[in-house]
Amino acid sequence: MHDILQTIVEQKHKEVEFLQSQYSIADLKQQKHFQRACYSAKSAINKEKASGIIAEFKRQSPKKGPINPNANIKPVLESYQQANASVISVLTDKYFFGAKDSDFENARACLSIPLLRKDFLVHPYQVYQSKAMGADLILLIAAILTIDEVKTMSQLAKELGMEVLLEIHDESELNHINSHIDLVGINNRNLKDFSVDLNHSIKLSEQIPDSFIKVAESGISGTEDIQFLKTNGFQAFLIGEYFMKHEHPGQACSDLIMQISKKDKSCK
Ligand SMILES: O=P(O)(O)OC[C@@H](O)[C@@H](O)c1c[nH]c2ccccc12
Repeated sequence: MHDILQTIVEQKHKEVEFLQSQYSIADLKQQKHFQRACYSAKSAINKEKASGIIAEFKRQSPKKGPINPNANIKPVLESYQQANASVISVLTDKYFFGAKDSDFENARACLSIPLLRKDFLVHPYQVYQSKAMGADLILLIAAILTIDEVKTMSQLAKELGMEVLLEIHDESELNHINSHIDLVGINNRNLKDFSVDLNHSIKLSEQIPDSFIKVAESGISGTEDIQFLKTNGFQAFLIGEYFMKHEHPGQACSDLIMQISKKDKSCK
């Protein structure tokens, strides 16, 4: 595993240990969102006229440092939703990605579309916690989990009514895919040197059965990238920085979705 991921994973294990000492799983089950029926990201992406955009709220990243450190979550997410994003992704990691404790609760309160909890899940406890927070789907990252851990955590997520996005970044992780996974995300960003290679993602996606929704993640910067990925089998596009680096991320999202739909029409 690469250095930064290793550090993050160690931090997450500490977080889980602390949280478990504060709230048992029985406590989490009492929280108000635990019983809510989740929105389906799969249906949202498959809908007619869906943009396929998974718009992310991210203040900073370990690679880039601050992107939009003072961004307010509510206006950004409301404008993403208004722009016809299909799914919203919210980072919940404080130390490396600058999330605030209140972010996810605020996100849930202002959205009526599927909400992805974006974090580094290393323990089944965090799956229960995600449901209690109001997540509709969770991210599982193959690079930090064994095949069995992915199986256990994805099965649990499904039992709790959530969907699962599994992130892979190379061929060796294809065997982490199982029948509980709904969407497979291919991280375009190489975890070793952070370079972005869409051709690598396309090659990898060809080895994934079409029964899974294929999501292209990271480094997407404009309509051309999306058009290229679309014609090569991707149905969804997870975009963070390209939106968040603007003062009004929602405007950037709306402009992009408008441009894609114009292109789609002219191709028909
Ligand atoms: O900001 P970008 O380059 O558009 O990337 C978004 C998203 O793919 C990226 O934030 C991401 C992909 N996988 C992750 C895992 C954890 C945290 C963050 C990520």
